[in-house]
Amino acid sequence: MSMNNLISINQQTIKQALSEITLPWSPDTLLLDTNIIETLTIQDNRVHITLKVTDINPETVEPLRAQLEQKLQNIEGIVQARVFLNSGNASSKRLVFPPRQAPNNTTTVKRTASEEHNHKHGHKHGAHAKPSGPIEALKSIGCIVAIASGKGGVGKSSTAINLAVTLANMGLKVGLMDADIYGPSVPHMLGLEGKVEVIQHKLQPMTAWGISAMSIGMLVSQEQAMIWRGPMVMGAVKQLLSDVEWGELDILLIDTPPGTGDVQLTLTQTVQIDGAIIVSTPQDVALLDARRGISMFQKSKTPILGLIENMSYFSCPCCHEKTYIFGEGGAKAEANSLGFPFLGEIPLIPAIRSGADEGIPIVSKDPDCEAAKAYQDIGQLLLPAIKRLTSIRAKKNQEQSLDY
Ligand SMILES: Nc1ncnc2c1ncn2[C@@H]1O[C@H](COP(=O)(O)OP(=O)(O)OP(=O)(O)O)[C@@H](O)[C@H]1O
Repeated sequence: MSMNNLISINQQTIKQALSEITLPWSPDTLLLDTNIIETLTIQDNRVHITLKVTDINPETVEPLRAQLEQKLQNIEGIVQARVFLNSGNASSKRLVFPPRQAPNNTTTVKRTASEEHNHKHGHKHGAHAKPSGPIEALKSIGCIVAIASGKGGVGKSSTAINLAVTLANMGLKVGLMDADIYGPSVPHMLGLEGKVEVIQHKLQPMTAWGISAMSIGMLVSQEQAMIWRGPMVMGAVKQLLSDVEWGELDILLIDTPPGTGDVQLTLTQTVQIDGAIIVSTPQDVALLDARRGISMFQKSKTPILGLIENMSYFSCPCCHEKTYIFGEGGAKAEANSLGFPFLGEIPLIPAIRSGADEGIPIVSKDPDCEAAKAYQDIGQLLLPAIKRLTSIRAKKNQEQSLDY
């Protein structure tokens, strides 16, 4: 029996330990004299506290959250201490992801000197550090594939969702992680509402249309996420990766924010991304915006599985005639010249947008339509790559566990 089991932790012990903590924004006020602590639960010497932050900026509360966690961890006998923020301002009560900076007992997300230089000077494609070890929560995942784009609004999230549902319809177990911190659209596009369940300190993904999904948008309000700075963004992404109970998946798709920035940097440093799919529009290809997203993955030696051209042509709802408004074949030629596969073109059709607004992916809403067929073809093209990436990842995981 360990020493920890001999010490019984109760509410009194906790309150005693926290009795002198004051509010960082009001140093004369004792925390315990306020009603900021909303819940305090203790189970098998694991302590779980939620702080109510309805009217307070989460960035202001973050130092208090971190201080509490630290204080609790120092109490003899405590096995685990977690402190969450609860915004309580959404229609349903939602847990706010604690936007912690990378904890120092696991893989630390830190810029190397050259990345720091590149970041400060606006060149965000600096050399990438290798992820230092597999994250426990991701061990049962076949492969991880990022969906990326050089700029915003090209239909990256629509593509990620429809591809995820298509692969699930083909019989794969699919997870979709929305890492688009500043514009998480996955919950809305999947019609997901309500509270994320936390079981044994693990966030449970929500399910819709046959896939498991988790998004920063299910955990914090967009206004809150918008004000997060680099380290908080990095902490949030890291926790999306490590605190979610994904269970067994064949593939985890990650919807990344457009461009290149802290999220991409954190992702490539924290986990092994097995492949990337680039989404672009014909104009985006013409303006070479897509190349920015591509070069970042090339720098981190992430295989590019291919390019999907979205809104390639307008498909007339009456006669189905194709009109290539921005010219035909640009993305295919670009993919060829860069040396990776062209995966397919998705038409511009109103039903994709209306389906997204209703929370119904087009591949579920109208599985026989032209766009759904295009997604199905892309899914078929990707199957061999998914199989290949899965065996490469399994091999790497095995080598890494032998190293430990
Ligand atoms: N092929 C399409 N036909 C019609 N509408 C589309 C198509 N693809 C995407 N849209 C619509 O365009 C808008 C932007 O799409 P989406 O949010 O998927 O882009 P994004 O690249 O993820 O954007 P962001 O950079 O803001 O995350 C949405 O309203 C979506 O429904």
